[in-house]
Amino acid sequence: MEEEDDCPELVPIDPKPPVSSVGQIPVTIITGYLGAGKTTLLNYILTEQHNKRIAVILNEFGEGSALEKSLAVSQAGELYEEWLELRNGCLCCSVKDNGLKAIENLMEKKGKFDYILLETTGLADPGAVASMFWVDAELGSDIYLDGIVTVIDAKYGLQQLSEEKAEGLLNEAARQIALADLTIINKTDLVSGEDLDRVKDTVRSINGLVKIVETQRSRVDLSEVLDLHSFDTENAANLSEKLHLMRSPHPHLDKSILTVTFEVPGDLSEDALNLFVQDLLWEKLFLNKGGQPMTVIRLKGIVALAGKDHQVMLQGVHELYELNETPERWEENVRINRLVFIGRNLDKDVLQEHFLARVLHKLDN
Ligand SMILES: Nc1nc2c(ncn2[C@@H]2O[C@H](COP(=O)(O)OP(=O)(O)OP(=O)(O)O)[C@@H](O)[C@H]2O)c(=O)[nH]1
Ligand SMILES: [Zn+2]
Repeated sequence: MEEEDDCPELVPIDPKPPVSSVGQIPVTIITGYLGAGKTTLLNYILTEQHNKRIAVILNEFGEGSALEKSLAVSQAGELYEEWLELRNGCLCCSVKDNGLKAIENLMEKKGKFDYILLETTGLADPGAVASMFWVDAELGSDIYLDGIVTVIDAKYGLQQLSEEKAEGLLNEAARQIALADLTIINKTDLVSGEDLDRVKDTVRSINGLVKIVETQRSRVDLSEVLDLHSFDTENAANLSEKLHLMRSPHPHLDKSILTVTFEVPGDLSEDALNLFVQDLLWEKLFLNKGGQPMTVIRLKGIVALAGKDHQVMLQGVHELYELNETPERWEENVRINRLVFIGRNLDKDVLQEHFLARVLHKLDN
């Protein structure tokens, strides 16, 4: 297909991949479907460890990078960040240049790191990201791929895995598991033992080799995640399996999923916000202009609640959502609500209208 011409070509890996990685910097790719707990894992790693200089690279889906960034990055730990902008929202078609550039920029600015963590978007194909570290020989001398870690939502994982895709589209969630060296089944607090077993069986059926750990709030023993050396020569079987998977047909992002963001200055009424979110996530009351109900898979926001000095973070994954006060204070007179919605049938104008009409705190009494 024509449009695929620009995508990075996979080249056969050198028969002798780097044996040991002395002096090289490991990269761990952290992937997983929307809202599974990737950023929670990153933040956990950054706060947990103290003897590595870790660089974090995030990539972004859709618009709203400034907001996502502020949502995603923790204050704690020694943290450097670089931002990957995606062209056309298709990771495989843009990650190579941008990804390499992001890493080069990071190194230029900050010198060497001990470790790089790369969080992909929830809809990414980690194979395309991984291949970035193999196609560029020059970079290959500095950096090596240590492993692919896939975070799975214990509550919504099965649903995500069984979602039917339009022809030609692969189920991203399944692909992320197929490519994983380690899967972290997260949010075990939200499911029964039986449900958890079902998730594990499904993961096993997709990837018979993968290691599985179970977590809450992505709290995992760091030795399980870092320095896996999944692609060293000793792990030849693993490597050939991966290469096989990465050669399978070029996947594209699910184009029906899109991102809507907007900013609204002013204070929000907490009760009205709760009702708005519930009507959106639970009741699915909001229709797009074609009359289809908007389905939000992922919701993020920083909001200003009336009477609160601190910024409040709004997080939603499917029907679950939470509002948490952050340590960040609003500056005087710049209380601006920023929201990100990722889902199907979304219409920005309609969403924004509902939001403005219902949630903004009225000063009229
Ligand atoms: N109940 C519960 N909630 C969790 C757990 N881990 C993370 N969450 C919540 O799930 C939501 C999404 O977590 P993130 O870490 O932002 O997920 P993500 O995979 O980075 O999301 P995207 O980057 O948008 O794909 C947040 O509201 C978290 O607080 C858990 O173990 N249990
Ligand atoms: Zn994230």
